[in-house]
Amino acid sequence: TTVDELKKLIENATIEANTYEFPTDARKFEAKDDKIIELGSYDFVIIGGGVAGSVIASRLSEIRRWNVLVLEAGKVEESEFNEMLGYTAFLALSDLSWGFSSVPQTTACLGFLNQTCRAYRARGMGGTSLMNGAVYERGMPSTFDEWAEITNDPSWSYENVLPLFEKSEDFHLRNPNTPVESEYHGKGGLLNVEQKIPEDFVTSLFLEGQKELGTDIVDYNGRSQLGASIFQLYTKNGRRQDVYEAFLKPVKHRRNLHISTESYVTKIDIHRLSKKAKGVIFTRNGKTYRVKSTKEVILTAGVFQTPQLLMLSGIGPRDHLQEMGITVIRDLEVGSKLKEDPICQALYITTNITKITDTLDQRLQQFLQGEGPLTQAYSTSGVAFLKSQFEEQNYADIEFIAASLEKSEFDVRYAGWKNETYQAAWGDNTNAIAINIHNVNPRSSGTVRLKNADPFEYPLIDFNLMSDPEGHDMEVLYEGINRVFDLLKTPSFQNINPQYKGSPLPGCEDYQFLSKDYWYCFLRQTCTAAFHVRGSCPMGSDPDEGAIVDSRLRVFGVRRLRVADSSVLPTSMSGHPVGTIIMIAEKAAQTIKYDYKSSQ
Ligand SMILES: Cc1cc2nc3c(=O)[nH]c(=O)nc-3n(C[C@H](O)[C@H](O)[C@H](O)COP(=O)(O)OP(=O)(O)OC[C@H]3O[C@@H](n4cnc5c(N)ncnc54)[C@H](O)[C@@H]3O)c2cc1C
Repeated sequence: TTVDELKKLIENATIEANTYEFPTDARKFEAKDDKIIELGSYDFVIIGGGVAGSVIASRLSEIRRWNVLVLEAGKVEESEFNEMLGYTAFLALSDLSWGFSSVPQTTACLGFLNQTCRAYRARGMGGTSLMNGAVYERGMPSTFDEWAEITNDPSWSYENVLPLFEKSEDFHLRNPNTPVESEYHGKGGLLNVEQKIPEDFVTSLFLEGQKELGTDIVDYNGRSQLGASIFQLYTKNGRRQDVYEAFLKPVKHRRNLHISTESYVTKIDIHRLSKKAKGVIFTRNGKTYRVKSTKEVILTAGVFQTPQLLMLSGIGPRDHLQEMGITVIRDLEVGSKLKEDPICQALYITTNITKITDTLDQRLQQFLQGEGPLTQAYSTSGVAFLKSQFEEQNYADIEFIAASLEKSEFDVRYAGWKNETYQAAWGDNTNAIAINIHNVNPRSSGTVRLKNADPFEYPLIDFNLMSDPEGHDMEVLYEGINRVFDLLKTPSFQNINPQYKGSPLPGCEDYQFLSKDYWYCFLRQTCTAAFHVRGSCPMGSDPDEGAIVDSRLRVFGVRRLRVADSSVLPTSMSGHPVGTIIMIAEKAAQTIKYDYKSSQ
């Protein structure tokens, strides 16, 4: 590829992003008549070819006598534009995007249009890894020990899941300054993991400042996540390598694997009396099909559409299903414990750094060498996982992400800001360092519910961020703000004369500027969803306590149906979920092989 060809791709994507209208439903998948075409049967039918679905399909199709069908609503996406992480945000405003948003919120996202938080998810083989930041992170080892306790199943302990993390990974140390605990990393797996090079000024500054505050510089995927680091990314030579490309594309020609794209599943067919999943109904190109599963249906449609499909198929909270006119097959608290992290990305710090102005041609040349700013998303690669004073165990609950930013119209569109809030947050600045504050272990939770029984309507997503009655999540975020100001006082940061020059935000004028009450108001206006949503169908040992799947990822009370995506995370994992979702998918495949006595 040449620089000019890449420039053309950028030009087209910019036009699309600036004119893109978010869909509000999935009606484009609707069939033109009521006829159902019978398609025969497969051993396994996987719903959704996203992060988890791609991994599971890859592993199950290793068994040659098993036929595996993947049904994915999107397409196979192979544009080189998608590989430039520097343009990640543009992908959310393209046809890759489902375009979800939350229902109007009262406790967060107040500075965003209609008081809603964006809830981006991608469609296409590879799922949301097609449009995400490609950060590879596993959380704290003790998280998995807690999962082993919650599920009463020691196979989830860190000691037991570490080999599965390692199995997927092919780790490459590109930045020799970063500490790496190699005994925690895999070599030769399907997912390339590396760091962006070269290290940029803001990242180095951030790490120096953290050191001056006494923070350890660590391998956050090693013994302990706590400390400051450079992001590990699942890119390959600086290019996005989505999970389909890593796990499924190399084996897509297997004769026992069938990938059906543009196939939108509307229902899981479950026998009412035996409560056995028999197959699924889906639409494709205006027609409706039924396909049977002789072994299992595996649901990996993501954190919003997995619970939506369960509820449409009669598995969900009894009252809600009855209200929607859906026959109840199994009363379970599907969608009742949705977890999302609040992130505040509006603390813009002015400095005396002269902006480095590489031309687009130079940046593209660097990209073609596998280096430079276009090989990372959101201009960020410095990160710190920290413990607030409110964290009683040994988990990180604050994550800082350092970014070098410019004020832009595009940001307003991408995040859905109210223009006046965005302008006030920037004050008179146009360039800044932002230290994003991310509460990675929140107590608040929300819900996913159906709007009605129509499968072509979008689900209702209510994040309910920062709403816990004790106010814990707000206190953690407020501590985050204070700790940013501590960072600005370090000698390294003092060298660049950092100053906060934001103006009072609309809606917060009644509070004394920069007082605790003001910052509380600021947080409610500017915190939004971090896109690390999980837990809408949590794993556990007791359905009466809200668990939807058991430790083998089988839906309670329904046979031959598993859920194995971001929906099943039973707790926060203090960070970025893809690494863990891949591990869960590896474990699901391993469990299924074991259950059908076909391990290899
Ligand atoms: C902008 C953004 C940045 C992010 N950055 C990071 C990051 O840097 N690191 C990280 O770890 N995480 C990140 N995440 C989160 C991460 O990408 C998701 O948590 C992860 O992709 C979820 O995986 P999944 O398998 O559960 O679902 P998905 O990957 O979303 O896959 C679900 C698939 O199911 C398909 N599907 C849905 N409904 C149907 C249906 N009815 N019929 C057929 N197919 C269907 C979808 O089209 C999709 O392909 C980010 C997310 C976003 C939005």
